[in-house]
Amino acid sequence: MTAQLPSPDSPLKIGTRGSPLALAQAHETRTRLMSAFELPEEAFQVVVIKVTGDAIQDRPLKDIGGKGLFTREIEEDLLSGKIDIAVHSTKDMPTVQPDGLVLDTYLPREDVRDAFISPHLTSITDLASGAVVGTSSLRRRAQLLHRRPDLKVVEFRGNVQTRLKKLADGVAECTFLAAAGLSRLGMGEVPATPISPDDMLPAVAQGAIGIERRLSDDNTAQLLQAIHDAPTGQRLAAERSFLFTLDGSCETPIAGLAELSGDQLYLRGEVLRPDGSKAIAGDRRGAISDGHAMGRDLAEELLARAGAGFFDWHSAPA
Ligand SMILES: NCc1[nH]cc(CCC(=O)O)c1CC(=O)O
Repeated sequence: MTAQLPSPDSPLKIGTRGSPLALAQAHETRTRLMSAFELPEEAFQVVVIKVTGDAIQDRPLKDIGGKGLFTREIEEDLLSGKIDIAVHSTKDMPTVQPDGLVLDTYLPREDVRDAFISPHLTSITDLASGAVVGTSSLRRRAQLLHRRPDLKVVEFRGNVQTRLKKLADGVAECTFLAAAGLSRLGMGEVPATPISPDDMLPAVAQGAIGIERRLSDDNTAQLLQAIHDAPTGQRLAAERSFLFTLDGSCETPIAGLAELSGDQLYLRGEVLRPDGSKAIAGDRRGAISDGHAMGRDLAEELLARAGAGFFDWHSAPA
């Protein structure tokens, strides 16, 4: 069976959020589909969808409902057929998709690392005692406080430009962004130093663009096969299985990274108390084909070591 190709008269509709990063990712997806099938740009239509998460910028994500905030409207349009595929930062996606949808196409993964952003410093170790750092990520916050309990963390939402302005205004000494986001936005001029995963383990699926489609849409599934990157899929299977078993939300500081070497997969994971007072890390090595089981197994180990109440915001009574 050969897939029926989209055309200018019947374009494939690519749904995305309207943020600059989301648009860059949708355009990258279109470019890859164009070259895979030697199709003109007009055979694809990028459809921008407004989502609740982008409309509310002044409150921490955990206070406005977290889960699904950036995806619900897009998934509704996918289910109703207004769009044919949805392009996402996989790191922002829940591990389970709504009935009728699947997320199983991944573009080749970008740099997985977090980057340290500061106009005058290059590393966490440069920060003076008590320095103020800006981040809205609970994972980064917990990881930073675990290493440096002296630091003060302030909420830092908004796009890259807003954050750089806050740094320039002296609101914080530094902030943190995924290196992948910066490179997709072509922001080489931002003063960023990548951080080794040994020092700050990235979020599960960081740097990976994922494409969601309707489960029943076999034609689109065939088209997407042409741009799917199998090694990225293998790494994400292990990482997302780890996240699924942890049953984490964006309120739980969780990090995870799978790397491939030959036919082996090396998975590292970490869970932290939100205040950084405790971190529990572990790893697994095994055959790539066992990635899913390794993710579950590592998560079970960390949960057992963490014990009940580990993720609670407030520490136990003294
Ligand atoms: N949570 C926001 C988000 N979602 C994806 C990326 C970056 C791109 C990626 O990791 O794929 C970012 C920004 C950031 O963490 O700095």
